Amino acid sequence: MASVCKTFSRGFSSSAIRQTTIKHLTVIGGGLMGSGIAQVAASTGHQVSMVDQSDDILNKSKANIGKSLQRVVKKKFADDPKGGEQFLSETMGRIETSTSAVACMEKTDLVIEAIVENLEIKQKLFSELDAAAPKHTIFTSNTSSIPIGDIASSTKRLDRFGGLHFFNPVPVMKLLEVIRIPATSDETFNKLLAFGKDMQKATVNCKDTPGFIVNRLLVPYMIEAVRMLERGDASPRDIDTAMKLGAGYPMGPFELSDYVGLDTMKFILDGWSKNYPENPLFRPSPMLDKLVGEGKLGAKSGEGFYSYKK
Ligand SMILES: CCCCCCCCCCCCC[C@H](O)CC(=O)SCCNC(=O)CCNC(=O)[C@H](O)C(C)(C)COP(=O)(O)OP(=O)(O)OC[C@H]1O[C@@H](n2cnc3c(N)ncnc32)[C@H](O)[C@@H]1OP(=O)(O)O
Ligand SMILES: NC(=O)c1ccc[n+]([C@@H]2O[C@H](COP(=O)([O-])OP(=O)(O)OC[C@H]3O[C@@H](n4cnc5c(N)ncnc54)[C@H](O)[C@@H]3O)[C@@H](O)[C@H]2O)c1
Repeated sequence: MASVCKTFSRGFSSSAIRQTTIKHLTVIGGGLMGSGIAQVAASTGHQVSMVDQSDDILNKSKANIGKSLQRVVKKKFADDPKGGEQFLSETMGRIETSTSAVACMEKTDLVIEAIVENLEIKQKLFSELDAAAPKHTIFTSNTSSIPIGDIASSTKRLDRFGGLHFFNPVPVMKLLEVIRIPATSDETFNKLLAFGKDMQKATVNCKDTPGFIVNRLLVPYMIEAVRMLERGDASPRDIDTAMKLGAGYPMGPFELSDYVGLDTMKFILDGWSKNYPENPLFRPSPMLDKLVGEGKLGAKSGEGFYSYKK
């Protein structure tokens, strides 16, 4: 049974808001990214409320976190099994789950949203949270491709809104992109940079520009890969091998697409196709649409460009 977040009242005078550091965060969406963000936050000493739509999903999220932590323990506590056990139990003990984001708001210093890549759904969520969250609570989105300003527009706390774009898998990828909208206050921005360091990430920052830094460069590359496939220029395997051995990438574009999730890839491409109709690069991909339409979402569904069935 997911614990409904226990709330406690905590009056804040305006000066107190400036002193709050980020101790308790609520991660909304316990999927690929949200579970990874929750894991890293808990393992770096933060209290975490992880929210999703059902107890069943949350139980799977926690199981995935447990599996990932086992890999971390195997590496970091190879010579100290007791220390590894303590790290594992303390980290898991810092994560509570809930199916109600609103119920977690009272004790939340920072919200990180990692739900489905859909503007309207993100806006609806943040609008509901805005009414419930304390004045000091900072809102952020982990969106890959949607302008932070568009998401923030459904709230009245633009000065306390930003983007925290983590990379998959969150426990391994060192980068965190910290994005500010024009209204983001210096105080908020500095708190997000400090939080990124607390999360043991290397932070870069940029304006609220499409794709921020990495995805602005990654999206065209990945799209060109699927166009090559659609033209029959080469196979997914050869394209992946070429980019790993020829460009030194750890994964080729199709392995990476399956790893990211083809549903998310489609959300991103459909969004940019709608926002930038004049750019032929972003026209929809029949091959991607077909795979997603058949429920082949990549590693998370057992099949995408490749099959992952044991
Ligand atoms: C083509 C379709 C059309 C396109 C249309 C739209 C385009 C949109 C494109 C944009 C998508 C954006 C998505 C998002 O916004 C941005 C991103 O996140 S992009 C993804 C960034 N990440 C990567 O590029 C990952 C690249 N891959 C790797 O780094 C590695 O392959 C790997 C995932 C780390 C796995 O490493 P391997 O060596 O292959 O395998 P191992 O299993 O041995 O792992 C190595 C090492 O890491 C530890 N580890 C791996 N996974 C985890 C985990 N989940 N938790 C904890 N630890 C993990 C593992 O223990 C190993 O440790 P070691 O023992 O080696 O020290
Ligand atoms: N997959 C990646 O590699 C990656 C990397 C960086 C950023 N992102 C971004 O992170 C976000 C999440 O992506 P993901 O890959 O983790 O997706 P995912 O499908 O794995 O997880 C999304 C989760 O959100 C939950 N959810 C959806 N609507 C909800 C709601 N209203 N309230 C609570 N929970 C809700 C779903 O049940 C699901 O568990 C997206 O915005 C995506 O663009 C993804």
